[in-house]
Amino acid sequence: MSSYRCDTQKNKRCKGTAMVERLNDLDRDEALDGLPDWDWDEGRDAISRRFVFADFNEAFGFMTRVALLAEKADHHPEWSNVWNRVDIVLTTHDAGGLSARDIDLAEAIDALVG
Ligand SMILES: C[C@H](O)[C@H](O)[C@H]1CNC2=NC(N)=NC(=O)C2=N1
Repeated sequence: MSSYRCDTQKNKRCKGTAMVERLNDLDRDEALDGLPDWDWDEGRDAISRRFVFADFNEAFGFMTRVALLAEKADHHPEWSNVWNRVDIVLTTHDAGGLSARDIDLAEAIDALVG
């Protein structure tokens, strides 16, 4: 698909086609200061966080809310669930590392758990 007119994500035809760049070291460190519950994996240039809930019902409810956020943002987590535990990894495949989209999604996920 040609993307020559796709200079804004506000244009529905262009959803997901806007440029996304990997954060440089300085911007990444600054962003991670605001996400104290997330760990940075240098090898993958990804961030991760483990969430533990009372039971599977709580964990899956959380995953449902994250899925809706992710789909709206067209930015999706790598994750796994074992009963009451949800492990989330965020990185931007299109950029080959951490981008502002990961930071935005991490902040939105943090806001869900309060
Ligand atoms: C076409 C679509 O917009 C892209 O493949 C999106 C979908 N969700 C994504 N999610 C993540 N984590 N990284 C991406 O690069 C990405 N790209």
